[in-house]
Amino acid sequence: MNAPDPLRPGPADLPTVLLVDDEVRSLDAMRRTLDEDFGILTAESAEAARDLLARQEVAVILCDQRMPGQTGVEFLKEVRERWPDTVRIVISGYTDSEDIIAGINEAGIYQYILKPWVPDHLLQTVRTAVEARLLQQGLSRLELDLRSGAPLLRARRQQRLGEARAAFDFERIVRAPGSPMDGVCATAAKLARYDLPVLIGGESGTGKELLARAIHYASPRADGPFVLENCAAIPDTLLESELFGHKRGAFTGAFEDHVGLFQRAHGGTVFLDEIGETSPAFQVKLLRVLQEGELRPVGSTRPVPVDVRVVAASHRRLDEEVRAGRFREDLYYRIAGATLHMPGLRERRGDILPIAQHLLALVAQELGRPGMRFGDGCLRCLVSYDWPGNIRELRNEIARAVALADGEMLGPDCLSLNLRQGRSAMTAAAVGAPAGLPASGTLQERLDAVEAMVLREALERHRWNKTRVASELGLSRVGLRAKLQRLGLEDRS
Ligand SMILES: Nc1ncnc2c1ncn2[C@@H]1O[C@H](COP(=O)(O)OP(=O)(O)OP(=O)(O)O)[C@@H](O)[C@H]1O
Repeated sequence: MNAPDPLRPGPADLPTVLLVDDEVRSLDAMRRTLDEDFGILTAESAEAARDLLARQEVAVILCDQRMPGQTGVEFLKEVRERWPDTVRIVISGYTDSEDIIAGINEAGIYQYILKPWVPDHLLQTVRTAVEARLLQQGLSRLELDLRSGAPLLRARRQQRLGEARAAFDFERIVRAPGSPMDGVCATAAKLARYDLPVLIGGESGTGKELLARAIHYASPRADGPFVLENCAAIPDTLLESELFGHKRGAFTGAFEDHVGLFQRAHGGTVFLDEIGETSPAFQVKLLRVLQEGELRPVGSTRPVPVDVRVVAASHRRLDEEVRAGRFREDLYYRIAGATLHMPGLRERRGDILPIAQHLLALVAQELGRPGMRFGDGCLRCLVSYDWPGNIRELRNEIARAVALADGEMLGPDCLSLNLRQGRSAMTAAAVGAPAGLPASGTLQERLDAVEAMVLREALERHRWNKTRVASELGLSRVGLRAKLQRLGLEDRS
């Protein structure tokens, strides 16, 4: 998490909002909710807030009730005396509401917001507070519209939406003319227009997230949020609180109320990546939320309505997982309103070159090595390799080659051994492996055995250094740990 910069000035033509909270995480969450519409200042203590108020005009203060030394209401009383023009809002947990009500008049509090706050509601409250302040100053509606920055905001929002739409357009999914991806994109573009849940299948690194984003930005929800969760990356218990939020004290370590991802995605799209890795217990909870259109944060009895479109993805065949009893059938039919399949890179070899050229330009720019190009030998290796890690592996390989290259021409010598020898890491592991491949079993069981073998081989080679293994295999550390757990590989770290 980036620490908020306390003196990051808002654009001069937007009203300024000062956020005061000793919890950096909460400050960050509020800042992210408001900083498109307002100039934001943050303070981690009443003292820091006083300094800022003395230096700069502030339209609205949002202050947490629980702060060390002085309560939010006490601080706002002081603010009222010294800076009476500010609109004062206090944020509190349910248990503090009596103290706040007692101090509401003295501190001239415009509104108090109960935790967990909902982003849309917080934003709306601050917008109304800014308008109230301008009206108090006797401005006409037109002046009010201008001073609250509304036209500028509308223009900025339109511009940002336009940029996101252009960046994630189906046409920007790089492919060769006549690629199997043409059909996938054409179907996805049609589905995008309707509020159907979409399930995207395909191996890791084939571009499922890219496709999910393109669906969102081509949908009527495009100006709502797109939020993403990798269900394989965090344990089940945390996943529930990540997605649906929690109340303070709901479990050990829940020091603050937390707004879940579904609430943050209200009006937009939630992308649930690797949904096949979730436990049956979590699947029941998710199903309930999708069926009822409302959720209960962990530790809360109050239902919260949510309006999201779900796009889910899995590298597994979820219909087969259902047949094997590992994925709930009722949830499958909820999320698989329509299904799309991303072909692996080796099933669309024609795409390898255009994607490689595209990635080389990106990577060369990122690494500050303009003018890099592929030599013929290098291109031959790229097209004849099987790419088990798909486009993510291709990107890693290109980044490595650019970093290793002495000149601007990438020759085969810049590529890893597997590529030069034209065999995938999977084949390489199998070649060097002792008799380990099962001769019988379901496809999934055999794939698991191969996966376990590849992981074990890489772990041994890197002496169980998981950071290196994850990096080599194009996985995150958490993703790697989840795989090791699932496959029952001994954890020696
Ligand atoms: N057609 C494409 N053109 C250019 N870049 C692509 C293309 N498809 C995927 N990528 C890039 O490849 C990387 C992997 O793609 P993405 O994360 O969408 O794959 P994924 O299938 O969701 O993988 P995982 O299941 O492991 O999360 C990303 O950096 C993405 O931008």
